Amino acid sequence: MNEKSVAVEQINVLKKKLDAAIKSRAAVDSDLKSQSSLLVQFITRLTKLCKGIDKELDSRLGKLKKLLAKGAPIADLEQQIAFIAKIIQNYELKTTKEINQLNRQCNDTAKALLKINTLPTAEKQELRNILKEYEQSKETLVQYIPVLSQLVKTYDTALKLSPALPKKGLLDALNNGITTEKKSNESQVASQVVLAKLTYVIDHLVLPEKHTSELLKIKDQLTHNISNDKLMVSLLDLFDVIITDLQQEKATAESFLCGLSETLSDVQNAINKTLFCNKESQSSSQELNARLHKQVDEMSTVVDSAKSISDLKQKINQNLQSIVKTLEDKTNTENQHNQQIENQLNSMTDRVRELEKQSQVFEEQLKQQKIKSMQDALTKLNNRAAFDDYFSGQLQEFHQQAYELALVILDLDDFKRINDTYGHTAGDKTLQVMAMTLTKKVSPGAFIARYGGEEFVLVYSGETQEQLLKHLNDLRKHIARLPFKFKNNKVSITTSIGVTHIKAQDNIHSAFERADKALYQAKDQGKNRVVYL
Ligand SMILES: Nc1nc2c(ncn2[C@@H]2O[C@H](COP(=O)(O)OP(=O)(O)OP(=O)(O)O)[C@@H](O)[C@H]2O)c(=O)[nH]1
Repeated sequence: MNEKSVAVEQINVLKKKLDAAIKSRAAVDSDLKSQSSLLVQFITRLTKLCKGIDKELDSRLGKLKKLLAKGAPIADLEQQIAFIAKIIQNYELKTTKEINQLNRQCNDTAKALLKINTLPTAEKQELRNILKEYEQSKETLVQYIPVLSQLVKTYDTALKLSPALPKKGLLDALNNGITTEKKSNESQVASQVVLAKLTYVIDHLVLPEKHTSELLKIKDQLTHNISNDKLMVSLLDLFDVIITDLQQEKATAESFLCGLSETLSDVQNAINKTLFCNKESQSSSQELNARLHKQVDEMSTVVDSAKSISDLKQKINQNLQSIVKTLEDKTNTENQHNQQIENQLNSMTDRVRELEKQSQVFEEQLKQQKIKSMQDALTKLNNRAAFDDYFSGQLQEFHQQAYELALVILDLDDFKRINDTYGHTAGDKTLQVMAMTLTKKVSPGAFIARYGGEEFVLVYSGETQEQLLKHLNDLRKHIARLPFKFKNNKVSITTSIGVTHIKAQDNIHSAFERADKALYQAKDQGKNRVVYL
């Protein structure tokens, strides 16, 4: 091979290499173009997403997009990206701080709302769910929107149910000037508030036994989704019962006071008469005494003027007879007087006895009313007022000299399901059976009360944690085995129990809150269990 042919061959090889290099450069260019366009699209979307969060970020992203579009050198792109990374890092720090603060605020608000006694159990459960779910911070602020919405809703319910606050809630205020559809919702909510209040009033009304069936009938009507007209009728029925009772009570008090005033004036008359008789008898007695004195004096004159023994005998005899007569008169007058006094005394004693009887009846009525005001109408257990009274007394004793004082809250599980599936009457019967079971099974020294709804409270003295846990678990198991039967279905009802011992620094609220927290944990851990805190 000559030199020329070698050179031609080398040129051909170089040509091929050049062609290959041009092709791969074209491929790289096209890749770069498509990647740049992808990057531009990405930056465009990112810009839209971040728009408004931070002005500096908006402008830097805009610049980066322009540089990419015109194919600016990598060094320029790198500089912009470094700026953007810094802004994002600062924003992340700020957001983390805001998230922590929001988390704290949500927790505090939920806890504050939980303390409102009038809040329905369902709302309280929601709040507990919120507290549980938000124990750890969320990653973004957006995740807090549902919890904030729930808190506003619960706050609104609390406002509506609070007797001290105007009946218009926060949501109503926010919704001012809204459509008629919303207004009809508003009136529905208002009816529900009236229903809840009426049920509360009926539960806490202290009326004689004979009205119980009427009250329960009205309460039953209230539980069936009733129209506003029927609600008005129920309201009037309730007023009728209250007015009838007030009138009866007024009549009883009037008749007692009338009797009292009559007896008092009788007693006064009797005393006046006795005083008058006394004066009369005193003057007649004085008269008789004077007569006696005179007759005795006459005796000596008789002795002096007697002419013979027989004359003396005769005159003394006459004088003695008149003295005997005077003494007889005196005895008669005194007997009469004594008889009069005895009669007066007897009649006064009768009247006082009668009055005593009336006042005993009245006292008994007052006692019964006091008992009723401390008694739950449905279950006949102590009610919440009685619990407050008893527990504050126990706390006072505890603070004077500490001892094992424990508070237990027992709540029926899924009770709403019983009402919804088998009706409110079945629900009421369940509560009554539960009350009887507690009365039978709870240690004799413990205090039992229905706190409200399907919640019962027990107060134990002198029981250790171990003894309490054993006793409460036995009770829980016993309740779970009770053979309830509704509409031919065998139903098992379970309970969740929260228990705590009172500590030196406790007051009624902190103690109740801890027991309630224990109950919440029992519910949260799957119900049908006892949790000690
Ligand atoms: N029958 C009847 N039901 C009542 C009475 N008081 C409250 N309730 C009902 O008790 C139910 C309580 O329901 P929730 O607060 O949801 O509690 P729950 O269904 O037991 O759920 P958990 O407590 O989570 O197990 C509601 O449906 C109330 O209407 C009452 O005196 N009689």
